[in-house]
Amino acid sequence: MALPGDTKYDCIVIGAGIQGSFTAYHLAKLRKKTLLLEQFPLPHSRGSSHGQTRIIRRAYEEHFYTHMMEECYQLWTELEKESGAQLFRKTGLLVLAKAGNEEYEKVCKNMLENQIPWESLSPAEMKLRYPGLFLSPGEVACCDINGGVLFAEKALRALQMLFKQMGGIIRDGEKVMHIKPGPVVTVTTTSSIYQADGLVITAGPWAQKVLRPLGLQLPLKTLRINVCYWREKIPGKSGILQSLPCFLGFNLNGEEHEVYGLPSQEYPGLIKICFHGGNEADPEERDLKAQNPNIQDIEKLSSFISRYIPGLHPKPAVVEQCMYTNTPDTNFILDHHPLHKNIVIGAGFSGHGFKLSPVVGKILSELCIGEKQSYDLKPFRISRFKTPLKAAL
Ligand SMILES: Cc1cc2nc3c(=O)[nH]c(=O)nc-3n(C[C@H](O)[C@H](O)[C@H](O)COP(=O)(O)OP(=O)(O)OC[C@H]3O[C@@H](n4cnc5c(N)ncnc54)[C@H](O)[C@@H]3O)c2cc1C
Ligand SMILES: O=C(O)[C@@H]1CCCC=N1
Repeated sequence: MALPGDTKYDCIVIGAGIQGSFTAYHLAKLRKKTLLLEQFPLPHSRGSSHGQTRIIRRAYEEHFYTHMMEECYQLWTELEKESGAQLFRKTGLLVLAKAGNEEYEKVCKNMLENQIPWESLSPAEMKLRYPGLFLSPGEVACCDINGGVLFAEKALRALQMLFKQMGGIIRDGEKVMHIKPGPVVTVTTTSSIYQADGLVITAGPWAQKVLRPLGLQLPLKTLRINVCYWREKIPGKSGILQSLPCFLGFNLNGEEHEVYGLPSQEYPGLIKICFHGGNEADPEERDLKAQNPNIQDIEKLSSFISRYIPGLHPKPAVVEQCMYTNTPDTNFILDHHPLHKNIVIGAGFSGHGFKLSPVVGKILSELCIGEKQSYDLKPFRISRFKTPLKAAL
């Protein structure tokens, strides 16, 4: 095992998911000597950033996310140029809801106020554009015109490649076992010891496990998400495979949780439609069957599909797993450790962090090197929770 002091970095980032990889990329751009540590050999599918696709949209209830998305779109385009890879496909993002739904109204108001290109769609327009998708009377639809799909796996690969090209070091298959805070932080992994002036922790669903020994107990819940792919009953018949863009459904079919979908990409002939929620699970035990699950997500999805997209077979053809790490208000945590200012935390991305990762990485890199913040971080501070510090401290 290497001894402390063998290699000293400006910054160490723990976790090579999309948030850690974007943070490391920004730090390397700022010419900081940066080490990115990952517990699994890369690429892996045990966290939250794997898979081919994610939704990108400006259609948010909160102004601050819509505002952050302006720079995110620019940075995604920059990453496409630097890597030479196509990372975005514009499909539009349909938002579907019961008329009068509060979230839907807020999303429309936000897009209107921020001059986001969007349109409200009448039942007749919906029928014409999206045959195979059946809304009921009293249900409404609008479209965030520049919404679409991000190619997630390709984005991760591009970032990590560019990070290395800029002199960044990635050590994968090395789990962080211990962090010793101080003016210089010492990080011990399963095979080495490293030191740095600043540390960023972006450990996804493992955040609690990494932060607890540092005396920090954040109100995070880790959820197992079933990622479901659906086949047409009669191939080519419904037209849904050719026409359906990304969509987000609020409060449809009597559901409090959202249902969302993306066009066919991962598996030819299959469409990804998922429930924006899941049952609590430890990331280490994700593959065990949930005991007494609270949410019957797949049954709810089957019922949604039978009612709204009846051209699809109501049983999923493929089911995969992914993890959400939710905060109580579903806003992210982007902050310093309350006691150790050179330790920075990015956590609680609550199932909607991928599209925002270019700006999240920028914010975390600024926090790590003590640069002036580009964004108001009030919605993301740890102090919004009541008891973040363990009594032991
Ligand atoms: C099914 C699903 C659909 C989603 N859809 C969307 C969407 O459409 N649009 C959108 O914007 N967002 C979406 N999201 C959310 C988005 O994917 C996540 O917010 C994002 O991937 C979180 O990234 P992360 O880097 O925080 O976590 P992760 O990707 O989990 O990365 C954390 C990394 O830290 C590593 N790590 C943990 N502990 C240690 C340790 N001790 N030592 C070393 N390494 C460690 C882990 O192995 C992991 O690689 C979705 C998420 C899921 C699960
Ligand atoms: O973040 C997003 O856009 C998506 C849609 C809703 C569920 C999860 N992520």
